[in-house]
Parts: sequence; C-alpha cells; structure tokens
Amino acid sequence: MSRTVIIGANHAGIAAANTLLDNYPDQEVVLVDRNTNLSYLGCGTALWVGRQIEDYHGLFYTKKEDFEAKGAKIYMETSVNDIDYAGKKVHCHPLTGGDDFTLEYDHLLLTTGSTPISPNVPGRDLDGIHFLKLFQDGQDVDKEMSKPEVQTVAVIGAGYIGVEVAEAAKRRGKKVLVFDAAPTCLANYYDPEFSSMMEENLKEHDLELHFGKLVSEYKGDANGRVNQVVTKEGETYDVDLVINAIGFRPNNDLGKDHLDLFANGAYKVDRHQVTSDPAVYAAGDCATIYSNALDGDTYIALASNAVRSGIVAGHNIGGTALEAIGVQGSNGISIFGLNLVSTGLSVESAAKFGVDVAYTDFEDLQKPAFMKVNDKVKIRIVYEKSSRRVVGAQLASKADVSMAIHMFSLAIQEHVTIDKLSLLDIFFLPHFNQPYNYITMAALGAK
Ligand SMILES: Cc1cc2nc3c(=O)[nH]c(=O)nc-3n(C[C@H](O)[C@H](O)[C@H](O)COP(=O)(O)OP(=O)(O)OC[C@H]3O[C@@H](n4cnc5c(N)ncnc54)[C@H](O)[C@@H]3O)c2cc1C
Ligand SMILES: NC(=O)C1=CN([C@@H]2O[C@H](COP(=O)(O)OP(=O)(O)OC[C@H]3O[C@@H](n4cnc5c(N)ncnc54)[C@H](O)[C@@H]3O)[C@@H](O)[C@H]2O)C=CC1
Repeated sequence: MSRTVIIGANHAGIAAANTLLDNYPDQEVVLVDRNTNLSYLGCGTALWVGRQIEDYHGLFYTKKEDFEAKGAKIYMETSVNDIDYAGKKVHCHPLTGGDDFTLEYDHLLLTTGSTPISPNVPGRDLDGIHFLKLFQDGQDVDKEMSKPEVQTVAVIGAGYIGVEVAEAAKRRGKKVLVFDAAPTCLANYYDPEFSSMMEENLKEHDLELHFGKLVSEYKGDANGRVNQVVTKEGETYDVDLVINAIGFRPNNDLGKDHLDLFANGAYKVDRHQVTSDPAVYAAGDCATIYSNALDGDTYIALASNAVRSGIVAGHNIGGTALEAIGVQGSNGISIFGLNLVSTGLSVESAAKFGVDVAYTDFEDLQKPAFMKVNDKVKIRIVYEKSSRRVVGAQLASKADVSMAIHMFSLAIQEHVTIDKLSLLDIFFLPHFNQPYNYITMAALGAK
C-alpha cells in the first residue's frame, strides 16, 4: 500500500481522493481539512443569499461518510500546521480538542485552496465587514441581510463575487453601492464593450456604481461596527454592511518555504501536478495551471480548474502518467437575466500578457427576425496576429448562448486558427440561430 495524504478536502482534494479511491485499490488515502464541512459550492452563495434558490442544502455534493465508505480516512476540523518534508511527515492539530498527531506519507497532495484578499486599509477589522468564501461566510452575510437595520450594503470589488453578491443584496431589497478600483466591472474577464453591458444592466437595476474608485478607509461607530466607506478621493459613503471581494490569493503557508512559487505565491506545478519536491503534488486554487492561450503557466482560481487538476493529480499519484491538457479559464456570469461568458484572453488581458492580437466582433439577433422570442447576441473572437490562432472569445446575450463558449475553449486548446472557424460546419435551426449565424459571421469578418 502506498499512502497519500491530501491536505484540503474541498473541490481539488475531493476530485483527487475520488480518483485514487475509485481507480487504484492499492492506494491508502487520508484527507485532512480544518473546516467543518466539505464540497460547498460557493457559486450557490449569491443564489441562496439572494433567495433565487430556497436554501443552501443542495450546495454540498459529498460528505465525510462517502469517503469513509470507500475506505479512506478523513479528519475534519483538523488543521495541518507544519510539514516535515525531509521526513515525509504531516503534523496535525485537531481543532475541537484531543492530541496533536502525525501522519506519514509516500505522496503528499496540497489542495489548500485560496483565501480572499483583505484590502490593506485602516478599519478593515471592524464588525460588519465580511468576505464571501466559505459556507460560514455565506451564513454570516445572510444573517446580516436579515437585519432590518442593514439597509445599505457596500460591495468592494466588482469581479465575479462582487457582481453576484451585489445582485443578491438588491434582490433582498437593500441599497447597494459597488466599488472597484478598475474603471468598470468584470475587467479581469471582458473587454469594455462587454463589461459596459453589465454596467448598464446593474444601473438599470438601481445599483449605485463607483468604478475607478479605491476605498482607502473603513470607519466605524462607537460599538466598532462599520458605518462609512471612504475613498482615496476623500468621498465618504454611509453603509451598514461591507462585503470585500477583491480577489483570492493562494494558501501557500505550508509550502512557501520549501516549494518553488509562482509570482503570486501559488505552488509551481508541472503538467502532472508535481511541485518542485517530487513527492509533493498540488492542485486547485493553491497551484499554478497551464494556459493554452498563453502557452505557459498562470493562476486562475476556479472550481472547474480545481476539479480537473485534482483528477490529474489523482491519476499521477495512482501511477498513470497523465499530462494536464491545460485550460482556457472559461467562465460565465448571469445577472438579472444578462448572460456573459468568456474564455481565453480578452484584448485587454492579451495586451497585459504581451500577446499581439486582433479581434473580430459581430452583433445581431440570435434567431431569424420572424421568431418571436429573440434576443441580441454580441460576440468577440480574439486571435493572435502572427499565427492567427484563436486565443479568446466573449459572448453576451439575454438568451442562453453559453454552450458556444465551450467550442472556443476547444479551439484555443487545439490552436485552431480564425480562418478554420470561418467555414466550420455550424448547423442552422430558427430556434437557435440564423442561417448566417453569429459565430460564422464574426469569424468571416476577421481581417
Ligand atoms: C462565492 C464564490 C463563488 C464562486 N463561484 C464559482 C463558479 O461559479 N465557478 C467556478 O468555477 N468557481 C467559482 N468559485 C471559485 C471556487 O470556489 C474555487 O476556485 C474553488 O473552491 C477552489 O477549490 P480548491 O479545492 O482548490 O480550494 P478551496 O475551495 O479553497 O479549498 C481548500 C480547502 O483546504 C482547506 N485547508 C487549507 N489550509 C489547510 C490547512 N492548513 N489544514 C487543513 N485544511 C486546510 C480549507 O479548509 C478548504 O476546505 C467561487 C468562489 C466563491 C467564494
Ligand atoms: N461565475 C464564476 O465563475 C465565479 C468565479 N469566481 C472566482 O473566484 C475568484 C475570486 O473572485 P473575486 O474575489 O470576485 O475576484 P475577481 O478577480 O473576479 O475580481 C476582483 C475585483 O476586485 C477589483 N479590485 C482589486 N483590488 C481592489 C481594491 N483594492 N479595491 C477595489 N477593487 C479592487 C478588481 O479590479 C476586480 O474587478 C476568482 O478567481 C473568480 O473567477 C467567483 C465567483 C463566481
């Protein structure tokens, strides 16, 4: 028997554990996690807090007993505080009492995930300031929103969590102020032509937007409860609740002094999820991931990547050499009925990474004009100038056109050129698209 100790029993750790337990009977699997719960789908927090779904019960997809039934050992509410890499030993501390204990390993998998970044400003520890990462954070924010005295909610960061929780707060009848240092929302994922559609959508739903504004201080009342947000420009806003959502940083405490790190502190892994220590693997939000758009390593914190990289780690630890195929960072958001999806690089992110790109846009009704239920679709395809390979795509519509982004994801992965896309066989049916469909039309428009 070969023993693998997995630290972190959430999406990446779970995927790796299941891969090992389901495919490799010679493997002994031990999971350790400091939290009380596992497999919480954070994507459901805004839906539950915003009362679009009834409650949180469906947001967990596995439990401790499922692993025990497969023969694994799982320690919840147990923190790993220290690892002896030379001796291959993990030192564990039960958080609910009992003695510390040590686990020996043949392979170690770090799936310790990420932590929300806290704005480094005065007043950041006042009561009434929350993050939205764990299930417990969702419970805290939900409780806050149920208080009648909480009328005005400030959301700091208009990325994916910020925009989703801003919608949720509005649905709970709050006045909502959204701040972002960038000049628009969702700037990490979309070009301004697309993010401006979300901006309009938020304004139409009466959200107060403060983009291009950096929060410089939180002020509190006599009881230490936040009651004001102050910007760098000296503007002051009265608030009853603050939700910080300015991004994640990898949880690298256990390996930062031993393993090679990426620029943001993530564990550097190869295409087999192996770190710079051959006995140590890493996957999910604590590790790098290979980007096919960049042809290099990057950092993208997504559950989809965590699951896939966990599976790859599981197979490699189990003894099947499996190379990760890389990712495109495909993502999507749906707010007050407006759907935005993207994959790979936007024009703006390509410039940031030094990739010289061109793009082609197209906008039309999704279906022929004779179809009654019909919405506009806007599409942008981004391609590298020199090679003409597709490196990104963005789509926006009130219709659900989200599945189209998966094709672009594959195109980026397989280095398909824009010219190949322009004559791709795309079916036509009035229920779904036009004879001159938006993908073909956009691709044909490429210079
Ligand atoms: C509100 C919200 C909405 C999201 N929506 C989406 C979405 O729609 N789509 C999407 O793809 N992604 C989404 N994400 C991102 C996604 O949740 C993360 O990318 C994903 O959780 C990463 O999984 P992970 O297993 O790598 O790490 P994590 O989920 O961070 O889990 C790490 C685990 O390690 C444990 N741990 C860490 N250190 C220790 C230690 N020292 N000892 C013991 N245990 C430890 C933690 O307790 C935790 O359980 C969302 C995130 C949030 C917060
Ligand atoms: N639909 C999805 O796929 C979802 C994915 N996630 C993932 O979870 C991770 C964390 O999400 P977010 O925290 O929303 O990160 P994010 O990266 O999506 O957005 C962070 C936002 O904060 C802004 N910002 C950064 N520093 C700031 C500062 N000091 N003041 C004001 N604004 C500042 C940035 O401009 C950016 O718009 C991301 O990787 C995200 O992709 C989260 C929710 C939903």
